[in-house]
Amino acid sequence: MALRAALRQKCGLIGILSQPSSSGSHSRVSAVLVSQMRNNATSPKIKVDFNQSTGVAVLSMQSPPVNSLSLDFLTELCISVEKLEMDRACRGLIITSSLPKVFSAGLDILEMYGKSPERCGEFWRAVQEMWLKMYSSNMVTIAAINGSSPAGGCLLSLTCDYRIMSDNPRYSIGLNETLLGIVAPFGTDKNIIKNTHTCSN
Ligand SMILES: CCCCC/C=C\C/C=C\C/C=C/C(=O)SCCNC(=O)CCNC(=O)[C@H](O)C(C)(C)COP(=O)(O)OP(=O)(O)OC[C@H]1O[C@@H](n2cnc3c(N)ncnc32)[C@H](O)[C@@H]1OP(=O)(O)O
Repeated sequence: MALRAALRQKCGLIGILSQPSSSGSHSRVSAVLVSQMRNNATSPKIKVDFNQSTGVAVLSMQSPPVNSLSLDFLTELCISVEKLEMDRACRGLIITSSLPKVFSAGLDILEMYGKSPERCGEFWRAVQEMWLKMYSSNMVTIAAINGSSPAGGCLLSLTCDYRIMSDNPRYSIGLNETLLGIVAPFGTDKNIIKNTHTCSN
């Protein structure tokens, strides 16, 4: 029932958020998706287990050492989510990490150093696509945060409807990217205090 109510509530949001973007920002992922489906390729950085009987998919991030969000990783993540969106049987999505100790280390720092302006633009568009796609998903989304989740990792969890974090004092979460001079827009951090629940590890 709770899942259904959350889904209904979310569908209202989607009406607003899924308006076609004038920038065409979703077209890159869609194009990649089409070509990947054609090639029937599988992704090594993301593992998806979909349970037909529950309608819930578990998406495990498995990009060692720290699930950093590189352009490739973000693209694969968006493709995986897009594939699930297209499956009407899939109602719920749990995002977690298959690495020990780390959910996601956030944006891949190597993407922000010594890259061409074109590549930087592509990277930041992919970041934006990721959070827009997650935030406007028609599935009920849950981040099962089973390790540290700084900066962009925290952002990823904030795009989900619910967050549950392992109650382990060694794991940290928060928008610490200001230490690197990257400023998140106002309001990004408000939900983390309200809606992050912890559970025993
Ligand atoms: C709601 C809409 C709002 C829209 C908002 C838009 C934008 C703003 C929001 C977000 C901006 C986000 C910015 C970022 O994410 S910048 C990146 C910030 N991340 C960090 O600073 C994390 C740094 N890493 C750590 O703290 C630790 O590594 C860890 C994750 C806690 C894990 O610790 P552990 O001890 O297990 O591992 P190591 O530290 O030894 O690291 C292993 C290995 O991984 C490399 N590495 C770590 N983090 C990153 C990274 N982010 N990118 C690339 N590589 C990383 C590290 O260098 C080690 O490599 P080595 O070769 O030395 O083995």
